Amino acid sequence: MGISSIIFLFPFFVLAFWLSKTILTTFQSKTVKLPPGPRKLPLIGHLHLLAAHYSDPLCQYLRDLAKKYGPLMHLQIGEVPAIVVTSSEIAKEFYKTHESNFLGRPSLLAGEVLFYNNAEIAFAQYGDYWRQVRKICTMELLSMKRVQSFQPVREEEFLNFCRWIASNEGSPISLTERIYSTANEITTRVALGKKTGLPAKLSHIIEQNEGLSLGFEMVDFFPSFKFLRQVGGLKYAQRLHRQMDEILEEIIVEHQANNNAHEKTHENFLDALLKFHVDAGGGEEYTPLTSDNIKAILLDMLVGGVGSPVTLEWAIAELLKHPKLMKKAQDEVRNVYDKQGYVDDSHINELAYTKSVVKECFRLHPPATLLPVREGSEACVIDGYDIPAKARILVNVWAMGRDPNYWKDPEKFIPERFIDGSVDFRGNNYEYIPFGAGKRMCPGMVFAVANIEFPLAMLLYHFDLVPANGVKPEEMDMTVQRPGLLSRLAKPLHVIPLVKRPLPCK
Ligand code: HEM
Repeated sequence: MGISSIIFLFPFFVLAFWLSKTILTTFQSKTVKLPPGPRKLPLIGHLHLLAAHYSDPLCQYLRDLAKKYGPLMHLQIGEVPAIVVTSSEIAKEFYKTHESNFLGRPSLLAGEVLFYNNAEIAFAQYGDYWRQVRKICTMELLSMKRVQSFQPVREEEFLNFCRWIASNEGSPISLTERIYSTANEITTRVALGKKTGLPAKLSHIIEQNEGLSLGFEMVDFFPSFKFLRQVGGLKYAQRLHRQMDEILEEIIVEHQANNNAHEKTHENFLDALLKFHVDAGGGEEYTPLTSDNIKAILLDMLVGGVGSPVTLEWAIAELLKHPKLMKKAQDEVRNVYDKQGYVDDSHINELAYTKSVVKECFRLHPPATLLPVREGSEACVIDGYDIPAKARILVNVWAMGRDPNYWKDPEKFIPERFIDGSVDFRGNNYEYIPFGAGKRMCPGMVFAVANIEFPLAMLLYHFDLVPANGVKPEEMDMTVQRPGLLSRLAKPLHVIPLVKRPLPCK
């Protein structure tokens, strides 16, 4: 068949496909009671609504829709049914009551092409592979003991960060770039045992794949239109994958060559993972991991590390905006650490107010505003509505964090609301789940929180900070950056630092 006949016949294929779908959907909707949602268009469903609001934060648009259609809402995104959850009660149904049905992730272009055919833990389909790598991750990579063993790395890197701030005393500086580069140094050191160089390039590539990871590729909405893979982001995703793969391959080869060259203060993620490599026999309890499996898990760790600086930046911005709260937190940290003259891990648990500041940031500014998508394996009924099999479940954690049904003065920054410790982000209070909940909840939570609380305490202890460029606290710009995987401050954070407690010499 010539190309001209294909072009001529193409509209008929589309029409035939659409008619068959419409007839099927009409037939199904007689028997299936889907949750409410806005009026949809033929073929594309609600895709036009999402496209029209692409430049707004999606979580805000979906919150507005939920006010009209309810906390359990159905959207048809191309061929894919999506369920948007905006209440604690309904979230509990998905994460607890029906958990075994919603442990899957959809197979997206990003997971297949970028992340080694869904070998990343976050993209892995629910099953034996996921169970094994999740166990390796929680027992071997991110256990409490392992996270504590990284404390010297954290101390060294954040001390360097504070030294740089002190060297700029009295001058306006932008904290943003340093916050991110320090977090990047820490993650790459604990993951790869490497200080700089290649990992920086890698983190740049990781940033570029944000859009793809969200599942906003056309082929993810029209999986049966295989040709969309070619016209959509496939080539781009393949190019990113090649670049990442070359870098990771180089890191692993170099690591294996140098592994015994010097004494180590801590075992890094790559050391721990290579014990499960096929060449090393895989360990007694586990099926051996291939090089691609190891690269994918490393990527999980490197991508996950980006969440902490996002929250640290929000915490500093909120405290600059609220000088009285900044003073309260500084008083607390200085009271606790004045005896020894420097901040370390030993008294972090005494910083109840500073910890509440971090919790309040997770409520108002959760890094992942719409929790990574889960997929149901079978159709089921929730709150009297039919949830189709393979529906993609989106939980609007940002909207629940600002819902007046759960929070007094929800738009205000009030860390005191967390001081009695009755509400926590450990996955039991479903209106407040910045790390998700249940069996697929974030395994990096302890590591992530340590990388926020510790540097925040150091900043509060050593410095007084005020907004730079004559900006008054109440004028602080809290605009959120363009749509992306994470919800970041749009503008760099400019401050003037004053040293209040000298930095330790060690
Ligand atoms: C502030 C920082 C972080 C936040 C807010 C965050 C949040 C999340 C959320 C919401 C999920 C999905 C949970 C679900 O589906 O219920 C998740 C999954 C995951 N996170 Fe994090 N995360 C952070 C840091 C990290 C770090 C530092 C790492 C690793 C070093 C990490 C590794 C992972 C992995 C591997 C998964 C996939 C778990 C699975 O599917 O079984 N995260 N994270």
